[in-house]
Amino acid sequence: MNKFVSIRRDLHQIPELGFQEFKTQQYLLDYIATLPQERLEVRTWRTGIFVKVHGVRPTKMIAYRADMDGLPIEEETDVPFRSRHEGKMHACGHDFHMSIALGVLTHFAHHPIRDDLLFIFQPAEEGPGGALPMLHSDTMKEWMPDMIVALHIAPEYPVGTIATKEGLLFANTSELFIDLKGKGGHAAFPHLANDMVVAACALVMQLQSIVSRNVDPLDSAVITIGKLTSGTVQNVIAEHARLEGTIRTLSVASMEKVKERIEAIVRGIEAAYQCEATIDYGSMYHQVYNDEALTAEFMSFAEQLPDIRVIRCKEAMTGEDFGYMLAEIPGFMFWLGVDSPHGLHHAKLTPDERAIDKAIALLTSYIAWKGNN
Ligand SMILES: CC(=O)N[C@@H](CCC[C@H](N)C(=O)O)C(=O)O
Repeated sequence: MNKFVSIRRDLHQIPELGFQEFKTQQYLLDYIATLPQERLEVRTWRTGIFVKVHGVRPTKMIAYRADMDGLPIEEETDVPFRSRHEGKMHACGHDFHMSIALGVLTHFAHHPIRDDLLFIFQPAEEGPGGALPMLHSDTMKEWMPDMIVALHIAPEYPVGTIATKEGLLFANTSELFIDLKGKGGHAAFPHLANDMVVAACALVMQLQSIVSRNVDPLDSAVITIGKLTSGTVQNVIAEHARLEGTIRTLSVASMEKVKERIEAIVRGIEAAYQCEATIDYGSMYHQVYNDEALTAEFMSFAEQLPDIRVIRCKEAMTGEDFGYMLAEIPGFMFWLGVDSPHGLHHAKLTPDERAIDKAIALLTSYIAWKGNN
């Protein structure tokens, strides 16, 4: 079996949540230690890793970023290398992202080029966000790249296809946590309590009106409540409810407007259901905005490769803290086709591993060209 497919399978079995990627970090460090070390300089940052590959006569530094964390999802595939960590899964392809990064790093550890390269293995992309603090780390102050690239697997595209666009690619995001506190009681005496199951259900429904009634139909926004918890047992009125969700918008102005409307609706729920509410926005991610010139140049480069098909896609409401890096460093992100019947964040995601070699070959040839020109 191809070495980087085998690495992907190893990593797939040990998914860890944000800033807990201890085994993943050790696995990557152990592999990096097997490479020729003459030109490598390795530093750790929390559970992340920086690897600088010193160029022969550097004129600039090109960075490549791979995220490392898994999701709190119980895997439902029947692959022999499925997750060994109960309730956790690489359901967003970060196992692919890391093995591809190792493939490209391996090439350049053996084949030096003119420019410096920086490989960034970044923790906590799914939350609470590793890109921003890593960007502000002492190492990145010292090793500030001149350009940066990352990819994300795309289950909806066939293997051999990549998709991207100049400018806005991914949305602004904000997590959303709302706690409701009322008065619990006996199920038989609702008039003596303030039922937070009923309040939470009303709130979920009212939140839907923000996108349909308050956001310009020609703009785009998403409010998804992915988790709703409340109550203890079937015959007790719940005193507490918690909504956990995410907000996505294509502009910073829309994000502010959506948050204003959420706050107004929550105040209304407090009054109507006689409860107290708190709102916490958790982590927020900057939109992913691709540098126009570098993206167009990369697309033209990839179009000339015989086994790569390039699609100019639309922007997506996904979020990525790589957006913070792109806000300070010119570069781009692109989708890598992996042809899975089940999508990102699905317990049955099964990306086609043939995409790993395609991505390594594409990135290696692009970085070699860019790093010698
Ligand atoms: C590519 C992808 O799926 N990214 C995640 C990023 C999550 C950000 C944060 N935890 C949130 O939910 O807002 C996504 O869900 O888009």
